[in-house]
Amino acid sequence: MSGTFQIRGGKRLHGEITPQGAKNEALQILCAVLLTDEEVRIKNIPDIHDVNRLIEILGDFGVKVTKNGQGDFTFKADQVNFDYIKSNEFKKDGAKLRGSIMLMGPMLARYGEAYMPTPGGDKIGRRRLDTHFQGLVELGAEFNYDEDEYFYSLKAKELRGKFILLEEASVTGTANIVMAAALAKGKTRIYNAACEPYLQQLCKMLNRMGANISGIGSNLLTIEGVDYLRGTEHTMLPDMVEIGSWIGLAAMTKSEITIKNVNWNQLGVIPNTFRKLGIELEQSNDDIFIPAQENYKIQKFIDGSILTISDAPWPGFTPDLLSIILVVATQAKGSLLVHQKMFESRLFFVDKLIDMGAQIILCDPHRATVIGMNQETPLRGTTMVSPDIRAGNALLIAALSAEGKSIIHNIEQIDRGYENIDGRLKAIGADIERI
Ligand SMILES: CC(=O)N[C@H]1[C@@H](OP(=O)(O)OP(=O)(O)OC[C@H]2O[C@@H](n3ccc(=O)[nH]c3=O)[C@H](O)[C@@H]2O)O[C@H](CO)[C@@H](O)[C@@H]1O
Ligand SMILES: C=C(OP(=O)(O)O)C(=O)O
Repeated sequence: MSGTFQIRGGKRLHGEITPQGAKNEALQILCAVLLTDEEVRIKNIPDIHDVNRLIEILGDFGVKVTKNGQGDFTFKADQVNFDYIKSNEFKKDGAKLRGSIMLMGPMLARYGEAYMPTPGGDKIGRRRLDTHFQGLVELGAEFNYDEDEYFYSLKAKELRGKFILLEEASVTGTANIVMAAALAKGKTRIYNAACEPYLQQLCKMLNRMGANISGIGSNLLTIEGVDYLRGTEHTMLPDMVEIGSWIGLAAMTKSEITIKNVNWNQLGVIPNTFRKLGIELEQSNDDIFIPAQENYKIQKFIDGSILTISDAPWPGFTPDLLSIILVVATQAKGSLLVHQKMFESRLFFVDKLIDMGAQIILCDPHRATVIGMNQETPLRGTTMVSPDIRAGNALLIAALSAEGKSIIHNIEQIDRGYENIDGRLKAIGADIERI
């Protein structure tokens, strides 16, 4: 366990927040630098653990990494070192995050071989990789899994485009296959492709590098393979999960917060999903203004039944914000069913909220019913351990709204995804210390 936050809750916050660059976009984009021997300059890279680890892996793999300024790096993969990729060191490094799996597609396409330990990331239920490997095998790769070492390898003399129907619209799986197909011979079509904004960003960047990808934003991508990709520049979108977290924080703590430059057009159903909880938020140019609200009332379905908020592949509601929705509902007026369809172990953190006084019934590992307390009885501060990145942030929001002192251990989980979270919270008036 590493790192602890001490929080004295119950304070109203006030001010402006600028969201960090998107974690899950950064992980895709950083892997794509392997696709060219020319320089790729990337801006608005968030300074968070997962991303920094991936940058270190690229450096250890031999990619030249130059820091131009805060969040601004240039990468040049003109020489790489496969000794590292086959080493025990990489078996440890690659296993520390989920995003490292997306090194496989580019490695395979560019060098004809790819290796990867079972990746890490959140422990939120089974996280299979079948879609990734099915796609890469269909393009012509030979697949091997060393069960003793938990080590995957792929080899291909040549990748050949074809029609691929994905079993599920996996985000990182689609990214992997798109990157491999960009340098394959001939035409690849990927149906049931994930189409979230970060994947769109990846495809647009690949096109700027000389790839030929159409159907961007839809679930049918067509990729005409090319022989060579060149360097480019790319800027990350703001992190939509972080934006949702700030909305939730504002509501729970009755605070007035403005979230700057959110790229509203890329937020999909996120703003309206928070509005369904009764949270007022206004679009002002490209900012979101959340006024201080004494309380907020959960809507019902048109037939009067209890509202359900569930996750779905984009353009559905992202599973990464359901923990935030859940915590915010604990202080709303009314009831909500939270249905986490994608991950099967992501709701267990509700026990901590129950300890804090929240009214929640965990129906099964996928569903929790929340009976909101209408800000009449505040949560009570307590000591807790952050189980995963988003639950960790949900507990942080709970602690900031709670009466009294809270201690959150294992904040390494929060630091994986949120840049300087304590510094930014302090700047808007929160009482939080890293101890
Ligand atoms: C590094 C990264 O980018 N991580 C994100 C990425 O993970 P990742 O790419 O690992 O997630 P996947 O999209 O592969 O799938 C997530 C889960 O949903 C299930 N599934 C997926 C698609 C589908 O149509 N049906 C279905 O049931 C999968 O079996 C899996 O359990 O996308 C997830 C889903 O948005 C996010 O939670 C993660 O934050
Ligand atoms: C599940 C997440 O991350 P990862 O896929 O990196 O574990 C997340 O960002 O919420």
